[in-house]
Amino acid sequence: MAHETVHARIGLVGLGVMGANLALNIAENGFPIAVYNRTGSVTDDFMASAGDLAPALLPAKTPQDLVASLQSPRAIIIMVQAGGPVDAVIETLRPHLEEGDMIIDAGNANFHDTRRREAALRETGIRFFGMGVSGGEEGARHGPSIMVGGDPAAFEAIRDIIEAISAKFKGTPCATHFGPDGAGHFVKTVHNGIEYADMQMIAEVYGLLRDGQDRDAPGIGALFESWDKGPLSSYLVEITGKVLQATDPETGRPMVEMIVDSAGQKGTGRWTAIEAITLGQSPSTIEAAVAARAWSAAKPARIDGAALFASTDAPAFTLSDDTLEQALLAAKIIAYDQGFSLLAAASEAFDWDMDLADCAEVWRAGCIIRSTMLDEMAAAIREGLPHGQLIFAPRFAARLETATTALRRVVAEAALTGLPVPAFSAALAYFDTMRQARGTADVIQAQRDFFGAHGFARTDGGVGHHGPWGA
Ligand SMILES: NC(=O)C1=CN([C@@H]2O[C@H](COP(=O)(O)OP(=O)(O)OC[C@H]3O[C@@H](n4cnc5c(N)ncnc54)[C@H](OP(=O)(O)O)[C@@H]3O)[C@@H](O)[C@H]2O)C=CC1
Ligand SMILES: O=C(CO)[C@H](O)[C@H](O)COP(=O)(O)O
Repeated sequence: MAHETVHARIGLVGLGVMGANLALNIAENGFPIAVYNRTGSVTDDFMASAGDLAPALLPAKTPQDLVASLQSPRAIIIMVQAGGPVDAVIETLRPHLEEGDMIIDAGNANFHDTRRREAALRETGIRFFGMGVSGGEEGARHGPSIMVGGDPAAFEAIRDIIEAISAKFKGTPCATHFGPDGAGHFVKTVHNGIEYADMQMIAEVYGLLRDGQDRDAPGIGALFESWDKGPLSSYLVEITGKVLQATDPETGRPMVEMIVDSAGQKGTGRWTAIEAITLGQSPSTIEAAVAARAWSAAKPARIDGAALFASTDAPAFTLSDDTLEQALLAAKIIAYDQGFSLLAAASEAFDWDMDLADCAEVWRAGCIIRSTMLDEMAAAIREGLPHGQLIFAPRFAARLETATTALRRVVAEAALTGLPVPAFSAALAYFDTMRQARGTADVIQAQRDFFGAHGFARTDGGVGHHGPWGA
């Protein structure tokens, strides 16, 4: 049934996992919301399960009905898969919208698409927002972290809704406007890149304990549970504790042992790495995590490799749990350092004038990478980062001095044991590079000049010099 006479404050298209929960969150916060889903039966099922919130939800049968249900200026959230589906939904809505109306893409879009859509819709007078939402199903329902990009003045029209539905950190909404066009989606993309790195590092600890010390999943899970009470306290450490202690109801074995070890990826980690390289950055921990997911997919090759290159004399992994905890702490700080550096580079390249402390703060609650460390990271950024890098911030540099000793021991022993730790190794290599006043790029410059006459700067002054290679 259409709702031409009832006007909802906001609309939402896409009642999948995230959209359905976001709609319920919006309704629960007192904002009547019109909802539409391409497959009508999904809307019917959604309404049937909405319970007490049903009166605040206006189901629409068509995009036109949805638009007609909204008060003006209209604001419509799109929560569908990234890419073509977003463009398809925009096309179904556009003919029914007027100048001043707003479309808010709340999915995980590539920020280049967001910039393109924002520019195209601006021509028609429609304000387009790219809004990153993090927190999974639970977050969408009860308070996600929200990263917004788009026209700041237009954002004021929906700010009350966005802040109301967001997670709160000590009463402060985890919902921030980061800049125009793709800024919000870029912050969400880097959030996911850090998420990839953090997940990979946690998985590496699991692998060292499982394969290097023959420990069972529930025992490792209990260790993560205990770490969640210390400096590593974070959502990902918390859920890893739970995941590893879960039992498969069908076999009675640890659930994780019944899961094929090939990781999926929808693109945000890869986008982070690609964009970083384009911007002259290299967040090696994130790159390593993306690579590790890709390698994990090569299951048949790994099975053959295990037989072909079987270790016969690999020593055991002997390091203590405390050493591993410190190593994870060090690697995690380094991953954030790389993420923040990337955000700073993008902000400069795209004129977003982004406040990095705002990024740390918006991630303090609701999102997948929330952790107790983020509040301190925000404080460190506000104090000013030497060279723009978190690892040089006094409160983190002191911690890294001891924690990287543990990281070094873990990487070294993992290598001798033959156990892969790509993200840990990447973190350590980056750290060691950043504490080397004289690096080895002098020889690279010499090689470039030798084969391509590219020139080099001399240590005693001047640029554009050439070496005596032909002599
Ligand atoms: N799941 C998560 O933890 C998180 C997901 N995200 C992002 O949120 C977005 C939605 O994810 P999620 O809710 O998990 O996805 P789901 O697969 O649960 O739902 C997808 C929704 O998109 C709709 N849809 C797909 N293609 C089209 C199309 N061409 N035209 C119209 N509607 C379409 C589907 O409609 P239909 O029922 O008709 O198929 C459905 O409502 C994605 O961008 C995702 O990356 C962001 C944060 C966390
Ligand atoms: O955005 C998210 C969490 O923040 C989504 O869960 C996303 O799907 C995670 O990425 P991937 O599917 O590539 O692991």
